[in-house]
Amino acid sequence: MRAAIVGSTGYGGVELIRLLEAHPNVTVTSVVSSSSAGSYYSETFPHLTEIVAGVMDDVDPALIRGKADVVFLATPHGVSAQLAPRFLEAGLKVIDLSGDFRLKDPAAYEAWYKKGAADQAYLDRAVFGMCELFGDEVAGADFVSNPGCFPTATTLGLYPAVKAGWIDPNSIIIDSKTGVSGAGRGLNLSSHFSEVNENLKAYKVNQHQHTPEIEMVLSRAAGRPVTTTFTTHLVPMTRGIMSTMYAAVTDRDRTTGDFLQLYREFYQDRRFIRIRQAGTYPATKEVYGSNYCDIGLNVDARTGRITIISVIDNLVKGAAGQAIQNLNLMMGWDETLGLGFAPVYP
Ligand SMILES: NC(=O)C1=CN([C@@H]2O[C@H](COP(=O)(O)OP(=O)(O)OC[C@H]3O[C@@H](n4cnc5c(N)ncnc54)[C@H](OP(=O)(O)O)[C@@H]3O)[C@@H](O)[C@H]2O)C=CC1
Ligand SMILES: CC(=O)N[C@@H](CCC(=O)OP(=O)(O)O)C(=O)O
Repeated sequence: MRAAIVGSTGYGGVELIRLLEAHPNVTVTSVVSSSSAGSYYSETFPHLTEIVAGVMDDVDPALIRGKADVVFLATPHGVSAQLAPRFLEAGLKVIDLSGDFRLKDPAAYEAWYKKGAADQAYLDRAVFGMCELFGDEVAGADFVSNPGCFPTATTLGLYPAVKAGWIDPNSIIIDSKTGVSGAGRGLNLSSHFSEVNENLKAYKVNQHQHTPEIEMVLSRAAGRPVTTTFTTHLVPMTRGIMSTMYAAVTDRDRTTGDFLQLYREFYQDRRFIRIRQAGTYPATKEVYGSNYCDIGLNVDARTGRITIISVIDNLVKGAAGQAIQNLNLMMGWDETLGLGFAPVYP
């Protein structure tokens, strides 16, 4: 299959190119740039010298349709809303990494993203591709909206317990930390070295655009509307997300062992979800550069609350890796194709 990457000079785009190099069924035939068309990709990314040859293409759906069958949009919010319909109408399959097609209610999108929403017909057409939860819906789709990085770590960590009714969904508090690459490659004040180094900072408190996406998934698990408190923190590392989640257990007789068994059964045969042994908790470095989501948990009988810890690499399971997993599901291939590599450690 031939693939094009739009937004190829960004972090999500360059990670897609790295991962697709190892995919047995996909060849990247077009790297696309709105700002550097005509120049060599390896000039922007010298680490890909002799790996990605050739110059970048302009954002031209008709030209790209001649070179590719699927396009990944690793473009900012607002840009994808404009580009996805053009690529779909040109006859390409589209996998969008932005938040533009995840929420199906345009009013909710506009309230949280502070931008105009995409056309309702395309919002309805885009399948929300949270692979381990709703992967069945992705099979055969031509347009997939890839989930956000925080919603991936967070909802994979909460879904089995909410679905089973073992925690009170409206008691959930989510405390998330992210590395700086989550903010993209563009320069901005809050992500430059001296602002981030030796610093720990909460941001977008009660205003983060991933809140409604997390609530959308949890509401589906609970079968009723769920609201949650979600706080993000920037930490001085490049990659990685850790979501630490707290909730009230509904039956105080249920133990850590009971929850671990529930999670193991829920995710059995799901290669990219690893449930830790009792008493051990995942660290971001243990999934670095990989498509894994690792989950550990503990029930505190004293308080009747559970603590759930979930980690991912924001650029792999939180972006490019899950996007490729979605392509595998769209095409009816084994979902692990091209993604079976171990984390980089240390
Ligand atoms: N970084 C992360 O961890 C994650 C990112 N995402 C989402 O993925 C998307 C990409 O993120 P990321 O790679 O970090 O962002 P970057 O800022 O690193 O890259 C975005 C790229 O989009 C391209 N672009 C900008 N404007 C336009 C335009 N008008 N038309 C076409 N291309 C444009 C630019 O490339 P050029 O100038 O070459 O066209 C730019 O390099 C975003 O929507 C982001 O929210 C999702 C999950 C995790
Ligand atoms: C550090 C940092 O700023 N991270 C970004 C991650 C969001 C992102 O990447 O956007 P998506 O909605 O497409 O997932 C943020 O918190 O907004």
